[in-house]
Amino acid sequence: MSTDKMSVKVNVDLQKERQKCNFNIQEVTFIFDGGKEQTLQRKKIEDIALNSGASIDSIPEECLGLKERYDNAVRKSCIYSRIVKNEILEITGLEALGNPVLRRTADAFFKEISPFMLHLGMFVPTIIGQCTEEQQAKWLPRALEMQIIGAYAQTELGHGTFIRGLETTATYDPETEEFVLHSPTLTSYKWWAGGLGNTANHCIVVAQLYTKGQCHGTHPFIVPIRDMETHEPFPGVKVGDVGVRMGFNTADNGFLSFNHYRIPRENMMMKNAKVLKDGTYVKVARHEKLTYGTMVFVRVTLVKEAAINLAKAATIAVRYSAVRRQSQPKPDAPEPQIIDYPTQQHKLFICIATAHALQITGDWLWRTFKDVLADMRGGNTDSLPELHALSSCLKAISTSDSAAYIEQCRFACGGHGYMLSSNLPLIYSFVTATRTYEGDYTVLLLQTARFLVKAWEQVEAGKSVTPTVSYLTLAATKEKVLWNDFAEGIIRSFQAVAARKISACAETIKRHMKTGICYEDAWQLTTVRLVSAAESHCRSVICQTYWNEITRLTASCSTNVKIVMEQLATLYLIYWALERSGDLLRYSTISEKDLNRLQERYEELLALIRPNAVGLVDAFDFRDEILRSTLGAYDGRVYERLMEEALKSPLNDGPVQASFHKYIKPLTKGKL
Ligand SMILES: CCCCC/C=C\C/C=C\C/C=C\C/C=C\C/C=C/C=C/C(=O)SCCNC(=O)CCNC(=O)[C@H](O)C(C)(C)COP(=O)(O)OP(=O)(O)OC[C@H]1O[C@@H](n2cnc3c(N)ncnc32)[C@H](O)[C@@H]1OP(=O)(O)O
Ligand SMILES: Cc1cc2nc3c(=O)[nH]c(=O)nc-3n(C[C@H](O)[C@H](O)[C@H](O)COP(=O)(O)OP(=O)(O)OC[C@H]3O[C@@H](n4cnc5c(N)ncnc54)[C@H](O)[C@@H]3O)c2cc1C
Repeated sequence: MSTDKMSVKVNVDLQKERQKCNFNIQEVTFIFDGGKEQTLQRKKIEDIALNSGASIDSIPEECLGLKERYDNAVRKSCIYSRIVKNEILEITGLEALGNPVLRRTADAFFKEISPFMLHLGMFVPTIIGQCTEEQQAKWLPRALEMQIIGAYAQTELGHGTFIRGLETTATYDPETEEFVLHSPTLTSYKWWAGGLGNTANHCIVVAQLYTKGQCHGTHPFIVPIRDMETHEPFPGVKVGDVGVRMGFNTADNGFLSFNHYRIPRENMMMKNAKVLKDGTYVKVARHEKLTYGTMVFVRVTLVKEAAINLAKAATIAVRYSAVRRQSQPKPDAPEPQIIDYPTQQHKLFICIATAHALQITGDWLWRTFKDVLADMRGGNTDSLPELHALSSCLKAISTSDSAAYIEQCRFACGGHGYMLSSNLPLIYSFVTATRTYEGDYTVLLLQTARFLVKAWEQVEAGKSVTPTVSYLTLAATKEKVLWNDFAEGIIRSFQAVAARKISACAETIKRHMKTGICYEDAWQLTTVRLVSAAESHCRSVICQTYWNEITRLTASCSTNVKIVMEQLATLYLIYWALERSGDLLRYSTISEKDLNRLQERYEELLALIRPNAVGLVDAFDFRDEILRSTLGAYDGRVYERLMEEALKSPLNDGPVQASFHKYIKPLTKGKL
């Protein structure tokens, strides 16, 4: 098709899909956004940020060289941050830091990531969470006004997971009332911090605190690293970019080292611990791990981040699957839309359901986080271990599932999904990093497992446990949970599986210890099972939260919305029952006949959801500027957009590239 004859109309198949949709799309948008108010606020923010056209690139970001891409990202970050500072924060307040609307809107500006992301994502939250009121009064307005730009440098070349093993030192000098920051080894170089390489002029540095000759463990410090006029690194500071990455190439991830570099005593973030002028160390916090607070905050926000990114990928893949026609299963019949293949529905509908499950669970986790924060402000840290256990496993599972399903969406789009212009590879490269950063998948599940084993021991000792593990009490009675395939029955069976796995882990640890080995070794020998137990626990939490919340949220919705939301949630439960049929056969009374029935119901659900599939992704309500996909735009002009984007490639700037004259011609003429 010639490009000048391209139609601008909405693709006919997509039009028909939209006519088939039998529910009120807006009601589902409200559910996904967390309420009508939130939808209206999001739309207002998107209008403010996007209607000026400031986010538009003349050349696709991916076609630029590394330096130009960074330069362009900085340019747009300045525009976007001005909008955030002057207009968006006015509407949302600081609540926006835990609300995906800022990131969702940022996607229109950055196909990769803003080098300012960690400024708002971690630098500002750490000031809020780790500074005294006096310190906040000094740093927060400057950070929010973008007078200073910050990064969060915790991870080092040698250690990311094991925070207690960090090597950077901050040694207090009472003579000058300063901390001396030092990087004693190559492995102590800070590594990975987003925004650090070239952009930030300040940085939160996590270092081992020494005073009066004693080490008090890791603490955060605010460190000016570059001159505010010239942007030159200060003497004693070595800073740079860590090199090209799988994604995140505009995020400016950096390294940093110190050579006996001095900062004022007041730059220690002193909400949880202080060093007095004479060097006396004073612990303020009631809980040992409150200095890890920013990580808990980000883990909580990442659950909804996972949901939004998966919803984006699902929107692209479902719309494309409605437009794309392929093969001829019946002779003489037209080629079907690929979305009519049940295997395609199997790939995609779980992605839609998972986006809802994670969004709803993320909302619930955010509310739980705020409750725990309120308790802690009143001096009560009792709920922190449960929050840590919950945020750890939900971060691990949501990021891991979301990355896997985004990749599935890419597979579902065949060859065109491999094009960067589909945006699927970029969404994937962003999301797959979330499985690692802010706590690796396995490491975080083991943190949850630690909590679960302790909870099990409490139950065995006849003590009460916190709400998310109360199902263990029933399991301790050894009563077998009888399988039934109502939603509540499936959820109870998942809980029984988790409980049986947790109790088996506790028994295994004891059994190993009976051979004479210590607890730590016995724990290590059980870790494969512990990860699996924590995963089962987390799935039961997601399933229960999704089901309970969707029932509550749709109570006042129109009938067809109720029906389609229930179909999706049921699909989610049955999908995981089938995926984990081995566990169910092992730990519940489910039979082969029950599993066959479940499989049939699953396939019936795919067919029931099919006519509403495009409506369901339309309800995620992504503007084309945010989707940035040739395959997923609202109008379904897939082939036209693929061609238009291809023509923007610098490799199409002329019919003959210079390399022909430099290399190919001499080769073909035998002159090379
Ligand atoms: C203008 C443009 C802007 C555009 C952008 C717009 C908007 C931006 C807004 C939002 C952005 C959103 C997201 C982006 C954010 C970030 C993006 C990317 C960057 C990523 C950054 C990072 O990765 S920072 C580094 C993170 N590092 C980690 O996560 C390290 C992981 N390791 C650990 O957490 C711990 O070391 C550990 C948990 C593995 C073990 O710790 P350790 O001290 O060794 O403890 P123990 O295992 O011995 O346990 C002791 C007890 O402590 C309990 N515990 C451990 N951690 C915690 C905790 N956090 N809270 C509470 N309790 C904890 C543990 O359970 C033990 O308890 P018991 O003894 O009772 O069993
Ligand atoms: C894109 C990106 C952005 C980042 N941004 C920042 C940032 O802004 N600031 C910052 O400070 N950091 C940042 N990080 C670093 C990130 O937090 C760490 O990479 C992450 O915490 C994992 O730590 P690690 O790299 O040391 O992995 P490792 O801990 O070395 O993990 C390697 C492997 O060992 C396993 N493993 C490790 N410990 C255990 C254990 N105890 N038990 C069982 N298995 C174990 C892990 O499961 C994993 O498979 C970023 C990382 C990435 C990829």
